[in-house]
Amino acid sequence: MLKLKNVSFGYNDKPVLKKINLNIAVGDHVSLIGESGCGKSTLLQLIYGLHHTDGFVSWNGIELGGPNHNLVPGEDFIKYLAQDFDLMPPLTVSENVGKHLSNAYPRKKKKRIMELLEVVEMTELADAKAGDLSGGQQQRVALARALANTPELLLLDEPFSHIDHFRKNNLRRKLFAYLKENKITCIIATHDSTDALSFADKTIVLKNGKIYANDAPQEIYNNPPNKYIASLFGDINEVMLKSITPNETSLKMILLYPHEIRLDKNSGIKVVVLASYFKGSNFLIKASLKNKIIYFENSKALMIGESVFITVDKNLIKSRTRN
Ligand SMILES: Nc1ncnc2c1ncn2[C@@H]1O[C@H](COP(=O)(O)OP(=O)(O)OP(=O)(O)O)[C@@H](O)[C@H]1O
Repeated sequence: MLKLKNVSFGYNDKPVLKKINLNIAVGDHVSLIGESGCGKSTLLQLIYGLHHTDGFVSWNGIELGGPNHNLVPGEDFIKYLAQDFDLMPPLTVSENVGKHLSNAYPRKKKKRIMELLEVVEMTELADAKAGDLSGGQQQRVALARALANTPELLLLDEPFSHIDHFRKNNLRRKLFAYLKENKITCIIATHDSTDALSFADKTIVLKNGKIYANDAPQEIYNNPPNKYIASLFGDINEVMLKSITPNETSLKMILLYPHEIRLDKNSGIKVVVLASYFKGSNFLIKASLKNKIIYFENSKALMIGESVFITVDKNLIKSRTRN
């Protein structure tokens, strides 16, 4: 288990992480999300051992000392993949991936390199020079290199940021399946809601250097405790309950994702269309609800200025307004 107790850290007295307490079970995949600058990268770096803290960090009972205790930061059983890939440009893809692998058994080493290149779909470029690769290809090589010695704990900082959508989806499925098979615990700092929701056992939300939420992704997405958290997953509406519920008088606010609002000509809740944005599978409609902007999804574009009626499922309203 990864344990953090009272972990605080700041750059030049500017506090970034504030009394973080955290347990992560072996084999779990955790997505770390939060607005830019909230401390995600700093937290990964601190776990890896690049920053000193007066708090306590341990992995499976072994205390991780940090730079005041280790001359060379990091432990063999942890790998940290930073946002810059740190490859050796004159070396080939294979040489980069195998850089930290033992040379004692060359055939075994070659087999391992090819296995890793298969995971990141880079087999065809095994002999290309790293310096000649695109950003996305370099990122995939760096991922393979991070996996080479089968770390127990893998810390990934925005690992797919340079990779195109088509490849990213395939790569994510392959990578996270590989990590599960090999019981590799993984923390991934990300801005991508697919990483945060689809491939994580737990999602941790950071805000101003503190843990703001820590739960199963479905729980956090379906019952977002506040607008900050909900907005990390995409567009979100915060509307007054009475403005979307007939006969309701409460001034309570409710958070609604655009796909949770639909047209219903009998609802009595009128909105005026301001814009329609094509999103591929449907349209995002921007509309005015009692002079407040509201976003909802619809299968077709709607005309600007058109009046339409919207509704929200009663059970959803009940569950969102439980507290
Ligand atoms: N080396 C540094 N020296 C001084 N301040 C730093 C340093 N690195 C980061 N910071 C500051 O610490 C805060 C947290 O930065 P960090 O990179 O951890 O955030 P983040 O959540 O990973 O951001 P992003 O999502 O943009 O990558 C920011 O205010 C940043 O400006």
